Amino acid sequence: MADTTTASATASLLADASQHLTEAFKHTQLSPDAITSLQQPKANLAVSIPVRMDDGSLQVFSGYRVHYDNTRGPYKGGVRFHPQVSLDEVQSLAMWMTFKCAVMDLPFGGGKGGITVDPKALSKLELERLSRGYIDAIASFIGIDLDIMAPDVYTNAMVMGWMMDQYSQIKQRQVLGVVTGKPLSLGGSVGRDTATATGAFHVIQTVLPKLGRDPQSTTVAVQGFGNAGSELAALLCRAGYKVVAVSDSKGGIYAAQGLDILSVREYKRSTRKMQAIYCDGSICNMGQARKITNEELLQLDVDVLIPAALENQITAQNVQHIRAKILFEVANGPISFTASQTLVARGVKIFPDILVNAGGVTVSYFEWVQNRTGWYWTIDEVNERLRNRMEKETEHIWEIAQTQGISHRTAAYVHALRRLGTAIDAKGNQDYYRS
Ligand SMILES: NC(=O)C1=CN([C@@H]2O[C@H](COP(=O)(O)OP(=O)(O)OC[C@H]3O[C@@H](n4cnc5c(N)ncnc54)[C@H](O)[C@@H]3O)[C@@H](O)[C@H]2O)C=CC1
Ligand SMILES: O=C(O)CCC(=O)C(=O)O
Repeated sequence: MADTTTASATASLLADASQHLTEAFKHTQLSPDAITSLQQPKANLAVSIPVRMDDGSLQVFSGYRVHYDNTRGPYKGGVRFHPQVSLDEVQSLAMWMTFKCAVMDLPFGGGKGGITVDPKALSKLELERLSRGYIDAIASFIGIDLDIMAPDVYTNAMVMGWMMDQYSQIKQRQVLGVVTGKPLSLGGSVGRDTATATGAFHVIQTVLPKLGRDPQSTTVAVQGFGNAGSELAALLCRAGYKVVAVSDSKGGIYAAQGLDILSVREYKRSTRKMQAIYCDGSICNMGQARKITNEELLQLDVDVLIPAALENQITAQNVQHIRAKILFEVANGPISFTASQTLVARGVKIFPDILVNAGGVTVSYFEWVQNRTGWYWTIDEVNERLRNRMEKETEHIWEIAQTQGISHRTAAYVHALRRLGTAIDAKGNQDYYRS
């Protein structure tokens, strides 16, 4: 199939993403009905959110919440604030959530939300009004047993706190578990802020020894220096890997001898305005190392490449320039279907998003459990449970790939499909096979 994706735009991200599903299905014994039913979301909600701006004017923003599948439990997934958010993007992200939760054996289905907005252009008060307005608009579509939200690109614990509070005001009672990734003071879980990176770190530590690699002799480039990418770069640096390049939306830096990630993080933090939640400065202005573009970062001759920003960064347009031999997808959907097939055919090992970044939703699950029971865990309990789950599912997927002779991505989908397919079959004819 032709790859119509580019780094900035795509014909249909969902159509591209569902090709992985079709590919994996060939390696399962599931009924075609299960696959047919999993190829589109169950429901899409598109809303308009009017927001009173600080200058008195009124602006209306477009927002979405998608329910992809809830066979295994309530819909679960983050909310993204980004200028490129579209219904198609949110649908794809909701699809990946469905398979991610099944990979991790969490009692959740998949959902996702987003608002088309440049949050960096808004004041903190405007951002709060937008976040609360979004909840007003989608309140009947979410709930502690129905659809649970969390942070994603350009949203954070503060935004989650506002959203939980707004929902609770509507319901006239405190409903902590409708949102995860909240501030600790509002029922958040310790370890959720670092969970995505920590989970990815466990996957990396589990598979690299199997591929004959040790930290000291492994060079790494990380695209995206946000919640997931910056924390992971720091963990890798601390473990002895040579992180030679990192980037954010404005560009990156490269140093052959390795970067001091802690001072890069400190620089990024120091450029944050008082009160603001988004950084104004870019690490590419840091002056510690050579400036590079995001495109150059992806093409570096490194052992390990970690896309940790947005989807469709590696496509038919640039796949021939990718030189890394091992990729860990921390971002959701950073590699198009065709580019992924091309890389695998070249012997490149790709560890997929639905496993690698699943630490975030796993600790979100822990947070939801803690909110429901009112029994809060220590950081050691959270981290130990996260490590056990990440290592266990990584080993499963590695084993499926080895025994079936398939890529690690296909193995991850096969693993998820077995759990989803069993659940779909167990439901009988009620939902899926009504003619
Ligand atoms: N935060 C979480 O818990 C989880 C996040 N993810 C995924 O990880 C990825 C990153 O998310 P977060 O770190 O949470 O977001 P974030 O908002 O904390 O950071 C995003 C980072 O990406 C950079 N960026 C934006 N556009 C870029 C571009 N075109 N090129 C290079 N860098 C760019 C930004 O400058 C920022 O450093 C996303 O794909 C998200 O869906 C996946 C699972 C959980
Ligand atoms: O923590 C969660 O519930 C979901 C995080 C998320 O949006 C993702 O894994 O892509």
